[in-house]
Amino acid sequence: MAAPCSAADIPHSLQTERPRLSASRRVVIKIGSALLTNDGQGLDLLAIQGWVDQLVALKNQGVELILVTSGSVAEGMVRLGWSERPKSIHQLQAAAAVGQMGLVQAWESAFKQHGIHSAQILLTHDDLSNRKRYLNARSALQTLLDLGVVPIINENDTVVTDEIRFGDNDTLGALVANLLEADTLVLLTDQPGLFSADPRKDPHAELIQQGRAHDPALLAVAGDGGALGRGGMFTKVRAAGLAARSGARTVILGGRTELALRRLFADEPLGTLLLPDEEPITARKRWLAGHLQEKGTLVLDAGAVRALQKEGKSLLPVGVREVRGRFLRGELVVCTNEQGQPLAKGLVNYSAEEARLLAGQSSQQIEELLGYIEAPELIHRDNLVVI
Ligand SMILES: Nc1ncnc2c1ncn2[C@@H]1O[C@H](COP(=O)(O)OP(=O)(O)O)[C@@H](O)[C@H]1O
Ligand SMILES: N[C@@H](CCC(=O)OP(=O)(O)O)C(=O)O
Repeated sequence: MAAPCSAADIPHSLQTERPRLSASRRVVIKIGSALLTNDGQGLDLLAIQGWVDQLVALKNQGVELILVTSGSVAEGMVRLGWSERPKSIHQLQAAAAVGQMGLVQAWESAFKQHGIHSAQILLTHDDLSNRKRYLNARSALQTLLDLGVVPIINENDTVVTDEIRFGDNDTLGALVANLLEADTLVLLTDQPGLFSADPRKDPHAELIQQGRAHDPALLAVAGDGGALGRGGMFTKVRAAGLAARSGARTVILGGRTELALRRLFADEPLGTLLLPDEEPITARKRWLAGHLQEKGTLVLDAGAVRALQKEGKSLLPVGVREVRGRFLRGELVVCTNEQGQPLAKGLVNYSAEEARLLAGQSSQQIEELLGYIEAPELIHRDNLVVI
């Protein structure tokens, strides 16, 4: 392990200039098992209602919220009367299936107190690594947000096998922040933040208030977790690095601190804030352009070029002159002008074969031409970056 770092090792500018979290518009909040189940004693319904009350206050200020909740295994263990986290995957799956029932019920009734709908989404790794399913997950979550529903996400523990597990919900939270291009990821845990050493083992450990998400020194001081969850601080710092790829900042925050969420988003410097190295917009563009291979090219007419470059619009089939290459729905394509100059990249809503049929046609004709309609755009502007 590297030398422990203290708050004093963090550059001064990073300690003083804390960006305003009150400017957040889309936030992913992940809550860990120990916190949710009161260290394994069963779901802490009072605490859950307290977080939901704070979240609803944020939502009422116009912030879009996505919740990632752990605790299915921990709650399943309580319901089944098991005192130790099982090792066998089948027992873990069984505990998760039992516990998930209580978990969603608890969240749903807490949001209902405020007349707000919530929705359960169980994701596997494949849902986020397979391009087509990635787009589907993104569209479904976006639709829920547009409807004012709060998505409640967990890993689909009962169907995943060891090799394909996210492994911990910190990673899942970061991938969801990437998927939805959230501006802030909050990892709510049982400690007030990241310390210079594990405070359970070192009483002199100091809270690190701010740092860079990719700083290896921070990863070196982050240790394992407790008996209930999986990740510990290591996966939280690693998750901050993943979230930073699409420009999100991460806060590791103590869920037992009074009104922690409310105070954090009122710009009180609570917890540990981990910042991306780049401006969010640059990071987001690099992420979209860099994490996928281009599978084809769409050649656009002058009207479509203007719509994308000047007006920030989606790409409609009517503006496409030619479709090159072979691609499936959800893959990355490059858009060029008629001179072959690349202008934008994006995730396409239709396969190459379908796009060839749609090129030059109005969106009203999609259903007639294909026999179904996925979306009126070939590339939605949320899935497009102008280069
Ligand atoms: N440097 C550190 N700073 C704070 N906590 C740490 C550190 N290293 C290890 N930990 C441990 O990580 C635990 C939180 O991780 P974990 O149990 O996985 O929580 P969660 O269920 O919220 O994901 C803390 O209780 C603490 O003992
Ligand atoms: N999907 C698992 C997540 C386990 C997990 O990552 O726990 P934690 O480290 O407490 O966030 C569950 O619900 O138990």
